[in-house]
Amino acid sequence: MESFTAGLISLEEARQKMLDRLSPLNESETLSIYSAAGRITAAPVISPLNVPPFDNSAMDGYAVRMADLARGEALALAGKAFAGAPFSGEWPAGCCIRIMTGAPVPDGAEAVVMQEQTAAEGEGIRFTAEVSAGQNIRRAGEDIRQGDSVLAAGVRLGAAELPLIASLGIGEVEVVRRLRVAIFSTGDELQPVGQPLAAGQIYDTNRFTVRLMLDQLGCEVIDLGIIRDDPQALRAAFVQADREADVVISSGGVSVGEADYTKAMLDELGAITFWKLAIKPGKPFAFGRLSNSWFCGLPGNPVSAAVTFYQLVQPLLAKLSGQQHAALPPRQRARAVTRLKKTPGRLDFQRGVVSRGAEGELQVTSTGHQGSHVFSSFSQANCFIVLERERGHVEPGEWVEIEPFNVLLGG
Ligand SMILES: Nc1nc2c(c(=O)[nH]1)N[C@H]1C(S)=C(S)[C@@H](COP(=O)(O)OP(=O)(O)OC[C@H]3O[C@@H](n4cnc5c(N)ncnc54)[C@H](O)[C@@H]3O)O[C@H]1N2
Ligand code: MOO
Repeated sequence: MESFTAGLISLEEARQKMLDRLSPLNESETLSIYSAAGRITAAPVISPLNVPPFDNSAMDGYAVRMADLARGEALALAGKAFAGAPFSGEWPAGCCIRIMTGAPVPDGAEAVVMQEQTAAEGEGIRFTAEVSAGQNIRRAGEDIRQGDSVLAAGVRLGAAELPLIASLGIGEVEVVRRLRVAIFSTGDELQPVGQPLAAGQIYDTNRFTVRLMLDQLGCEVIDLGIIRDDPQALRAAFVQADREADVVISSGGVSVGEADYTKAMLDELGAITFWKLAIKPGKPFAFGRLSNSWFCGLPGNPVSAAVTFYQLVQPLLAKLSGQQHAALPPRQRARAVTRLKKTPGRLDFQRGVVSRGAEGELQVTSTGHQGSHVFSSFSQANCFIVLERERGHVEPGEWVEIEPFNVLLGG
């Protein structure tokens, strides 16, 4: 291991140190289900109904009683049942009822025979296949019973959850209040998009990356803009951010250069929990506590800022907002197609393209140059190639771990 990576803490240790310190917000609000996408449930959702609410047909066909089928003769039609218009009338022995999918099953019906297993015979219907009792009947409450908890607290509401709530006739849901997150970029070289660049200047991309990810996570963003490399200005930004937010996220100035003041500010205005991780990119990431808020200092290099937000800040925000399930997709094994350059010492998050190989196995290709300034590597990639801390170069054909991108990175 390189000597200058020896004292760095591991990603797991860093995550654990962060998560151990924080507890979820316990403030909630009630929202219409139409405005609750992306939010986290603050309490279990209890079903007020049985689903389905009544026994109904799974097929277009004929509702029958088993005794009427026993003689093997065609059955006359006693009437019809539609979804929304149940059968009402007499059902004499030796008859069946025409029934459509979703229609309430008439009282006494023991099975529904799908249309394709019947034939017209004179005025009646003949059944051409074996019928078993109960077939094609969807029973009341077989999906959800009245009083069941259909969603636990801590569930992120999306297209799998909100329609479920709607199907129960529930119009409002109790969710955790949005996290307030203050963000700013630091650096004299930074210009906002839309301004011309003078010599030595670059555009501020990190604030935009962080903002987009926070929007997708349903956070309320307090954007303090670009802060110059000046301790006074930086102190003012820290104080305002801490006053207004639950979490403060800066980018840049966390390394050891002469204009890198972020860590000193954290030391002065709060308490540092850790600084410098054995990950690449993202080594100088800093985490700590201010008077009122949690602080995350992202490194200035754009890939480093995105990787540390994704790998460290995202789980922190998930825990604060009470989210129960993991924020990151599980890792999988894939075969490297291309050579991957790697120096032992830090866990490496290279950007890759994962696909299915000829024999069905996952295979992964590097996006090329892995410098922490090469942001285009993200737009080409669909996963991280996660290379263990002690590993050296990877030759084509070797197995590696990949972590598919989640929705924050377009996965
Ligand atoms: N002597 C050492 N130098 C550096 C080390 C080290 O361990 N020893 N670590 C390197 C690593 S790794 C990283 S990552 C960077 C982190 O530096 P800072 O967080 O202090 O960031 P800056 O110096 O302010 O900027 C680094 C780089 O990124 C550009 N940048 C900054 N902010 C933005 C932004 N909002 N949008 C786009 N680009 C940004 C900046 O211009 C620099 O090029 O330190 C290494 N150095
Ligand atoms: O950690 Mo830096 O983020 O390697 O470029």
